[in-house]
Amino acid sequence: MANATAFNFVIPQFRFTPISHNFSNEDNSKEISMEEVSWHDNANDCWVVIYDRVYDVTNFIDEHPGGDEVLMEHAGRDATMAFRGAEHGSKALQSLSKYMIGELPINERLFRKPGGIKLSDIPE
Ligand code: HEM
Repeated sequence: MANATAFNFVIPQFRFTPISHNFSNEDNSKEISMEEVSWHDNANDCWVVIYDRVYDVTNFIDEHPGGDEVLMEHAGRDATMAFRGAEHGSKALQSLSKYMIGELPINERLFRKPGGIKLSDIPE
């Protein structure tokens, strides 16, 4: 019975290349899964995901002009729709970058895919 190695040797063009391993993060930031994000769900340790990027907003909760409650509602979760719904201005987008600690892995992203589908109004 031929195993995968023997098969590759006989027909090299059928060699299996895992597609997801060809991609790296756009800016070499740390890859953080939703599972990991979900552990940071309280006022002393609060991470949220916005447009596939992970933010540690622990030190921002008390400063947020929109209040601490709306942030805590999304602690450890995806806050993209709430963030978008609140119609934040450029100041909010600028402050986001201060808190970014990583990005979701490619297979967990909803908005940004390398060289692929992207909503036109996603902030860069
Ligand atoms: C890490 C994520 C967030 C950051 C950095 C952030 C930042 C800001 C900033 C700077 C403002 C002032 C207005 C502006 O410049 O746009 C603001 C206002 C506001 N934010 Fe956020 N925000 C975040 C997440 C959220 C979330 C998840 C919600 C949920 C609904 C929210 C709701 C609001 C609301 C309602 C206001 C308006 C407050 C007012 O004008 O009285 N924000 N936010």
